[in-house]
Amino acid sequence: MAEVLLKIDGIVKRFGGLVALNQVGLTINKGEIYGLIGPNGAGKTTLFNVLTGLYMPDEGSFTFDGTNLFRAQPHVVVGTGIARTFQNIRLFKEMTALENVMVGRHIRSKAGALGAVLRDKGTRAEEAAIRAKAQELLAYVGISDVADEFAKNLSYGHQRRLEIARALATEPKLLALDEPAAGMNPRETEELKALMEKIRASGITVLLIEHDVKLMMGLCDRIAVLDYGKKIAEGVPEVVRKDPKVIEAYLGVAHS
Ligand SMILES: Nc1ncnc2c1ncn2[C@@H]1O[C@H](COP(=O)(O)OP(=O)(O)OP(=O)(O)O)[C@@H](O)[C@H]1O
Repeated sequence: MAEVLLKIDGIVKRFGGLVALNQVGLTINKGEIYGLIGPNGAGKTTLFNVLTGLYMPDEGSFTFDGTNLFRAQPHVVVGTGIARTFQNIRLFKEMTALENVMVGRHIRSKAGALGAVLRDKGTRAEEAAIRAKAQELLAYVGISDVADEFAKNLSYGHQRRLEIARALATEPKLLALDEPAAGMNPRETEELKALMEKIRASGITVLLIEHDVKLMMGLCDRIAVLDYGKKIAEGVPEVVRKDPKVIEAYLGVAHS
């Protein structure tokens, strides 16, 4: 039996009169790559924002690894083990690649603000460990050669990898990636696919939003399809791709 990592039920998110998420429920099992697809405006990013504490859902339930995260704040969500990247890359542009990852790592460090000011022996040792771990993560995502470059000077593909390294620095159980292949060329997309498979093989569960349906079909263990805020299908890729409701949503047939 698959072990459930994340479970939401009956999630509703409204923006004024617009119901962006309408009674959405899904479960993500430990160790799977779970994809979220759907036409523009279907509610994918809104769901990500709910799952990472950026948006407070209006109704429903949300548990993660046995912890109730319904309406939890983002830092609580990260602390419980969910890390994410953003559709629009959000790096600290004036910091180096290495520093960006070190920031992500600080959430797991023990030395508090006082330690950082006093810079005592314990804090210095911890800083060195954080630096070493950050270097390791840059190597892991394949960009250690640009460790000392400012984030703003990195190529698009490298920036996306850096975001993933920074998210991994928080030691997540679930890594949520919002359109990581957007703007990538076919070679970069292939490399990204290999990276995601490597991440999953290391024991981290992956949740993915992507418009590249071909990539999703070849990568995901299971896929959920959102349309107008509702989950219209969920299952293994071969079944989802043949589902008439999914075909209709993608072909843009008028809704009754
Ligand atoms: N902060 C907000 N305020 C008001 N409406 C919002 C807000 N965020 C999202 N929406 C609306 O909620 C709906 C779902 O948007 P969302 O960005 O989640 O869709 P999406 O599936 O991620 O789309 P895309 O593929 O284009 O990124 C849209 O109608 C959008 O305009």
